[in-house]
Amino acid sequence: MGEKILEIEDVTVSFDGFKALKNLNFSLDKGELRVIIGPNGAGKTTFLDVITGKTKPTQGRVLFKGKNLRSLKEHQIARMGIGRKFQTPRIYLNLTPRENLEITCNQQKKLWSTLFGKPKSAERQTVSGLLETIGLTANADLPASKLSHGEKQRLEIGMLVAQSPDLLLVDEPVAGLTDEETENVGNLLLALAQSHSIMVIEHDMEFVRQIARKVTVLHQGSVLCEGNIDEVQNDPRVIEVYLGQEVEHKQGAGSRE
Ligand SMILES: Nc1ncnc2c1ncn2[C@@H]1O[C@H](COP(=O)(O)OP(=O)(O)OP(=O)(O)O)[C@@H](O)[C@H]1O
Repeated sequence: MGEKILEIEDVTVSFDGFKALKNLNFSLDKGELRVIIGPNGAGKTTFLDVITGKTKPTQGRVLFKGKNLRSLKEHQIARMGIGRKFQTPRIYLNLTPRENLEITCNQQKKLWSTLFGKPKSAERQTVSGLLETIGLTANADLPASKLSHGEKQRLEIGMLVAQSPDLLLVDEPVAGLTDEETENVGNLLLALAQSHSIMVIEHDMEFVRQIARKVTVLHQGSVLCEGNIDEVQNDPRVIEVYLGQEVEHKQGAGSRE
């Protein structure tokens, strides 16, 4: 068993009595890339919210690098090394990818110099290295508004990495992307997984197959099962949960997407 970077112990989150997470137990090894799947309303977003501190557990503990996050505010948790990428890109469209990355790196540098004095690091090198990692060197000086949806997603992943988090939380990174862009984002996450711990929430099963080593299936706020993609896709409980959802769709019952 590897060293744990994240441990969720018996976490319940109640919203006015409704349990969005129910006695959830989960752990992530340092350096692991894990994909979380589950039908609509399974609790995936709430799960990320309790890790970032946006939502506090009603019961249970969230440990990051062995430290209980209960008393910490969202920005303190971010500073401990948890970075989150939301579904919609949050980049400055009037700036270029290079400028977007420079801003993020500068913010980091400022924080660093406040704590430890003037930095000597060659920041430009960091920015150009990041541009290369996310495959945007050729478009580095175009306004970000001109980038494709997939390039914007990759830029935002680059901005997340620029904050040097130990754990990256990535929410549906390929929603609405072309097949080619989906593969690019997948390759980027696989490359980043060599030096980061990463959790990805995703619906696109082809993409899950591309990147996932281990998959966790959430259902009604708890872990339904875990395993490699084939184990999970062939698990009768998973099939039942997803088929049930298909039937609901056909009958016109509520999906939030
Ligand atoms: N602030 C809130 N107040 C009340 N109920 C909430 C709140 N946030 C989430 N819920 C409910 O908790 C359940 C889990 O929601 P959550 O958004 O975590 O699911 P999800 O798996 O991310 O769903 P989706 O795939 O549709 O985004 C849902 O039934 C949702 O309606």
